[in-house]
Amino acid sequence: MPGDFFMTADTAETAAMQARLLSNALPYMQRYENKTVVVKYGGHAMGDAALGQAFARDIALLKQSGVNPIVVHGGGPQIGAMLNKMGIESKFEGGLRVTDQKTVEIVEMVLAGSINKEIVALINAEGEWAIGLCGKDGNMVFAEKAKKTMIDPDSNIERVLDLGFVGEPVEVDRTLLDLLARSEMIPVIAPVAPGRDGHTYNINADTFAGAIAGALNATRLLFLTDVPGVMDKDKKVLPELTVAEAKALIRDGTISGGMIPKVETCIEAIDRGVEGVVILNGKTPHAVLLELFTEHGAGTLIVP
Ligand SMILES: Nc1ncnc2c1ncn2[C@@H]1O[C@H](COP(=O)(O)OP(=O)(O)O)[C@@H](O)[C@H]1O
Ligand SMILES: CC(=O)N[C@@H](CCC(=O)OP(=O)(O)O)C(=O)O
Repeated sequence: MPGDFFMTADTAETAAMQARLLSNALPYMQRYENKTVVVKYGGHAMGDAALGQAFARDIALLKQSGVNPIVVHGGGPQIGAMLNKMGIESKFEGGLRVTDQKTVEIVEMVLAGSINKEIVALINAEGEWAIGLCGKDGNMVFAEKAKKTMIDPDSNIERVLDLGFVGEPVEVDRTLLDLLARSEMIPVIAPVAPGRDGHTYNINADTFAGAIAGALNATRLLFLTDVPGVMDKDKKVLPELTVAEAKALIRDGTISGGMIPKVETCIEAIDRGVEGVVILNGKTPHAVLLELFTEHGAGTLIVP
């Protein structure tokens, strides 16, 4: 059976941090009791072993505090490394990986295989029961080929992007996740899903996490990445952004690359009724606990 988080402290420093957190955290823990918190664990936020263990410990503590945590993970850099090993070049358009048949096979292998199982093992090592899934399991998510367009910055003409087997989640069935919420299990989900056309689709992990959070009416959606939040032109973190301000930053190019789908997802998630979306630095140890269980959150909070 799942163990006791507080018995897993392996250093005096960790124990002291736990005691400090606990004394202040109780009101916050109560706020999230029985609430769904979706945590998107980005490939860039996956640092060294100690950081991975701190992340797993946070997820375990959420479950032990009566929260319903759901992990959706990415793995962009790890897919890139595997493609590179196989002599395939990574190509991105608008922050999304151009995905041909061979690439989607590798994407599924890396995301739903090695990374997914690594995260499951880390959480299990904290005494919890994690279960690794992707959109295919339990008919959880169905995707359609992504229909993306881009404004060419030189000509200002809108261009349709053909990204191959890049998908957008169009159906989310919450049956399996509802079942798991009532159990000891913590779902860890890879952003791969089938289409009704029989193909397998590669879905940006941020988009996938937003769809899951929206379907479950999650209380919080946290994006763990490798920067402290959304930054302005002078690289200063913006503690809070309205939807309109975020759209303007995308339009003027301040927000670029992988931050585009992330912020677009935040906006969609808010539209679907997710109460709060935060982009924060997963490289800060215990970022999840610090965000949820302390007075001062971290990163950029996106509000309507
Ligand atoms: N305005 C911005 N503020 C913060 N990060 C930005 C901004 N514009 C682009 N980025 C880039 O977005 C990256 C985060 O997106 P991404 O690489 O997809 O992360 P993840 O793998 O965590 O999903 C940052 O590392 C940064 O280089
Ligand atoms: C369509 C698309 O771009 N899919 C992503 C899926 C992984 C992901 O999103 O990982 P991060 O969260 O670490 O960026 C990719 O192939 O890289």
